[in-house]
Amino acid sequence: MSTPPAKRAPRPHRRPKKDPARTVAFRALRAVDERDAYANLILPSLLREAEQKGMDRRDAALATELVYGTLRQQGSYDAIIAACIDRPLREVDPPVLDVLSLGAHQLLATRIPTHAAVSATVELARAVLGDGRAKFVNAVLRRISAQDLDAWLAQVAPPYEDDAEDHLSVVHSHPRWVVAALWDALGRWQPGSAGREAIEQLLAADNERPAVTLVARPGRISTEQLAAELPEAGPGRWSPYALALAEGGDPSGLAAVREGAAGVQDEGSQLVALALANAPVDGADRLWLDGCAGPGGKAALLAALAAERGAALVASERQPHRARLVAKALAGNPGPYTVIAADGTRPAWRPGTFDRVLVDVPCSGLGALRRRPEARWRRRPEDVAGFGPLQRDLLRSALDAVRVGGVVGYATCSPHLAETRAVVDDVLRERAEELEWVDARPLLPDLPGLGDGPDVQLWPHLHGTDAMYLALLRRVR
Ligand SMILES: C[S@@+](CC[C@H](N)C(=O)[O-])C[C@H]1O[C@@H](n2cnc3c(N)ncnc32)[C@H](O)[C@@H]1O
Repeated sequence: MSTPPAKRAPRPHRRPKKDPARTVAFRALRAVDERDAYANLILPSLLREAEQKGMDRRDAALATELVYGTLRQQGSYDAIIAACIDRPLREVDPPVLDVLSLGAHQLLATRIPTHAAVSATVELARAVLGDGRAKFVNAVLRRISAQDLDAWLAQVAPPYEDDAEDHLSVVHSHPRWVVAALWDALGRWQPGSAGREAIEQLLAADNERPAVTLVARPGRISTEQLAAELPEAGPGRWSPYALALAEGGDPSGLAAVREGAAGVQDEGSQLVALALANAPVDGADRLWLDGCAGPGGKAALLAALAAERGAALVASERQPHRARLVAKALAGNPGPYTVIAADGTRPAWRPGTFDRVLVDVPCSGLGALRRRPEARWRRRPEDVAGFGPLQRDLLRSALDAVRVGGVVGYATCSPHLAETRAVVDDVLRERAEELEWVDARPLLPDLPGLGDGPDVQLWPHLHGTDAMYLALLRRVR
């Protein structure tokens, strides 16, 4: 009697290994791509969700690195991936491209060993894209792993001498039009020293992880008191109210932050508020206005500085939900303040009401690419022109709102010349007899490379801040 052949046990259905870091990173990239989500909002919410299911801190840190790193270097990775496939990049499905970019980042910019980066990313591809596309991902990642990032960039970027902007665009992962705009602005502010080295430093700084800085709001907590609560933090570079957190530091659990005595704020923003507060005004100094206040970072510092002088702040913001954020940021301020939801171009106050006015206008955000890495890919050149009329109207309204002898600060977090000096020059031309420049440079700490003034442009590579712009104008008539 022959024994029947042993039945092979059915193969278990293959379940992808749990990899919460790469899964969260993929979901974040998809949300940024598909729904125009902001990485700095969607990622924390996905991380919270994953942490509730047991994701540990190391995986959370890896997910964060993967999302921000991939978004920053997307331009370089696109060029490298394009060189590894035999069809145009635009024909690759976006989810496949996201997985490939995540893999490219691990292979070219992290210490994850090659075999681990490839196998974990292929595993992710299998789970989220299916077996067929996972094979394609595997093949492309193996090609990418053949050389390091520098070798790839040397291969895929056109020579600098042939086309400097194209070269910089690929090597430093910025759209070409952004490279051109930043270079123009550098040339205006750093005449004579805005050559290749300067633009490369600026583009490289845009791709760095910014330090997290805190502001100790005067009258609520001193910088020393805040430092005592954060022994691992160091002093800021420029602002007397700033503390720089050690890398990876998370201030959200700090009582001073929860209570609003301190907040997370780039030093550039702190300097804008400080310069406006320190600008000389003739006569009384009782009532200040922040005309574009949401979400309230500068308003909170201005309100604290106003309180120290016995002045009050009116914080105005068009969007009601952002006005609510301003109210939250100002809660607990030691001096008087009012928050209103109003269109700054149709002011609810009589002309000449305020002693100091800040308009930190809506802009392209090209000065804050370190924080919002996806913005460079989302913005279009025509967006810049689109902001122009509103920026001019908000500046005109601010100039109406300030009294004779008072000062207006016009600020942007973009160094694009069309959003900075061009706006101020246009409005100055209309109202030449009413206005005079206030030199902003002496109102700031001794920062290098501020140019000839009277307005100032801060830079990530020179000052470690966002690229904030500030012009100060006094009403003389
Ligand atoms: C660059 S943000 C201001 C950031 C703020 N100063 C801070 O430091 O937190 C510009 C703000 O202007 C607001 N805004 C846009 N149009 C406005 C208008 N017509 N009147 C008043 N605010 C407006 C936007 O909603 C946005 O909150």
